Amino acid sequence: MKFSVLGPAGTFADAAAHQYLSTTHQTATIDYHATFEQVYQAVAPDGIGLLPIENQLDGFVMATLQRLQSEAVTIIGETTIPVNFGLAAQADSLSAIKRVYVQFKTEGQCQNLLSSLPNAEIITTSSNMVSVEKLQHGKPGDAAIIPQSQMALNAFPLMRDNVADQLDNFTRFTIFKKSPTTLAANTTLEAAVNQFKCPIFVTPPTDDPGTLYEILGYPKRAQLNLATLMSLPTKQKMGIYSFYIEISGTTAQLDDLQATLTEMARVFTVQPLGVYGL
Ligand SMILES: O=C(O)C(=O)C[C@]1(C(=O)O)C=C[C@@H](O)C=C1
Repeated sequence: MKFSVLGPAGTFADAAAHQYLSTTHQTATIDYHATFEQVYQAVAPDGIGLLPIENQLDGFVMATLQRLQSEAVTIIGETTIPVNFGLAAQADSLSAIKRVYVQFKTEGQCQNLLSSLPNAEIITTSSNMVSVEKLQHGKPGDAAIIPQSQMALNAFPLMRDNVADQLDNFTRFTIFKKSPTTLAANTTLEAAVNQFKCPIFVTPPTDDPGTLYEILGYPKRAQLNLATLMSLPTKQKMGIYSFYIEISGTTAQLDDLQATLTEMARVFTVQPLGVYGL
């Protein structure tokens, strides 16, 4: 099986993919791609892909949510890993740094450090390992924010550990297949699983007062837990939003989940994204 992830080897996505394979006792050939878009495009009909969905410090990854919203995918699992960064530079001091390479989601996790580099131009990269490569092939005055695990493997005049805004920092990744799912497919789970998660998009037909309140009433009445709520523009009209919702519960509640989604689908457009064990 081919497992498409953000590369090159050594990204947090790579670490997350290995963690997912080991906890689910699977093997796969990791297939690295340079951007989220290329990762998504590369997922083979019989393969799987992995994209980051949220970070503890910088919040949801909109590019991933937009992908899930616009394409027919089935989410089959999730995995969360600790994330930390170091600063490496071809410079003797912070004030001598002229350019700093930083992955776009990493930037929001290292705000304190970046604001202490007023003379540095921030150059955004597509992956943390690309930041490492840019520095390795860089020139005096260059710096990069790189995975903390890369600090021991690189030697530059200036090395500063643990530069994320806080040490306690995690990123959650979603694992998906590139095929649609249906509401009816939502109740089959392996027997060993106790807890499930069910991500869906819900789009109300109009923007009436209390629409969101009404949507949230469905899982509440069924005693299903609402784990995540994000609103995304439908892009069709200003003011009309789609809601990305993750419902969680115990496997004993799968029938209630099914009934709830069916009821919701009578009133709203419900796009199911699968049900997976936790
Ligand atoms: O560049 C990487 O190492 C990635 O795996 C991407 C990514 C992300 O975009 O969220 C993953 C985890 C960190 O939050 C920062 C970057």
